[in-house]
Amino acid sequence: MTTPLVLAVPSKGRLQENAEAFFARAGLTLSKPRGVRDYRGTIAELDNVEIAYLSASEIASQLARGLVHLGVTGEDLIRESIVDADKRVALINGLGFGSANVVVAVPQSWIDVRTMADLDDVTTGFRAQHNRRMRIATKYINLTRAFFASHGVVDYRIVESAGATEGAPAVGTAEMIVDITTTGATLTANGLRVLDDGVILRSQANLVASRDADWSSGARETTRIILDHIAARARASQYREVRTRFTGCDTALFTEAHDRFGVVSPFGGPTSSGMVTLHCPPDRLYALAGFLRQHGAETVSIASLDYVFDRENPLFAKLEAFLRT
Ligand SMILES: Nc1ncnc2c1ncn2[C@@H]1O[C@H](COP(=O)(O)OP(=O)(O)OP(=O)(O)O)[C@@H](O)[C@H]1O
Ligand SMILES: O=P(O)(O)OC[C@H]1O[C@H](OP(=O)(O)OP(=O)(O)O)[C@H](O)[C@@H]1O
Ligand SMILES: [Mg+2]
Repeated sequence: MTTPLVLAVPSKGRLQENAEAFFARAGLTLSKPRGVRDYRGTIAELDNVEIAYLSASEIASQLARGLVHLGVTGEDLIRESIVDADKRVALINGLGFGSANVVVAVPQSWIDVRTMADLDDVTTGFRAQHNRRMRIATKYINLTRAFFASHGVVDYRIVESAGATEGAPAVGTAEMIVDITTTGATLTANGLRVLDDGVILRSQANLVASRDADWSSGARETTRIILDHIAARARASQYREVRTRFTGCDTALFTEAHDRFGVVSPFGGPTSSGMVTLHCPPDRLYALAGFLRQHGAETVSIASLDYVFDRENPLFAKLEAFLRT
């Protein structure tokens, strides 16, 4: 038997359920044959895949070291924990969940500090006045350094924080913070405010591939199949299927529908009897149905799509291009 493809999936927290649901929608069922406490699993529909259940941060480090082929984790963890991330891993696809921003936040009472430029003045003044540098509490050390350097801010010191980072200014272990936020509730509750240009990274969960994993032909083929499922599902969810038949349905009308409603026609133009199948973005459906009826359609039916398999697989193409370079 060839060595399996290893796919790392978050073992807990907010990313876990979302990841499972994401693969299920793509027609891939993650299962733990030896029970929920097991940290190894399989994909019911595919042979030769091993699921490794790990913490989101461990997934980033295993991807960097080539210990897993693919992983689901936050872009924040990838960018923070992997030096030269774009060389070591490829972000194949944003998954539409786990969205959060890594931000610079200061006490709300600092009314004059709105931007990184303001912060630059304040940090310099602080150092002159107190004879020490301003402290930033964070676990995003590398992201913080790079971002502050890009804004020319140098008079600060990082205090590494493992948890409850937002509490640091109130308890006096730091003057400000860099942390991840979604709703902003935790920042507000701790009397903090994000700088106007203080968003370091807009993160979401990604499907990530490792360069240094053992990319045997078997592992590639299994990945192609997984990415084919995901791409087909993604394509399907961007459109609804619209079907109608009417004699006035000609090429000119087609072009107009395409231009006005973002419609695509995967199976070509109308048949000789005017039968047509279109794919239309969900938010343009009603307008398109109106347009078609105006031009003579008696009936327009609209249905959801589960999968749309195209010959091209943009996700697998991305992986192949990455592994070639
Ligand atoms: N509001 C949020 N706060 C923190 N992380 C979030 C949020 N929303 C999405 N995420 C994403 O989830 C990832 C992991 O967060 P999660 O809290 O689930 O695990 P963890 O922080 O690694 O584990 P633990 O919190 O138990 O230490 C983050 O790095 C980020 O990519
Ligand atoms: O902007 P908000 O919606 O308020 O969310 C942000 C908070 O959520 C996360 O904490 P988490 O719940 O993961 O606990 P942790 O600090 O133990 O990781 C994160 O570390 C922030 O503290
Ligand atoms: Mg957390």
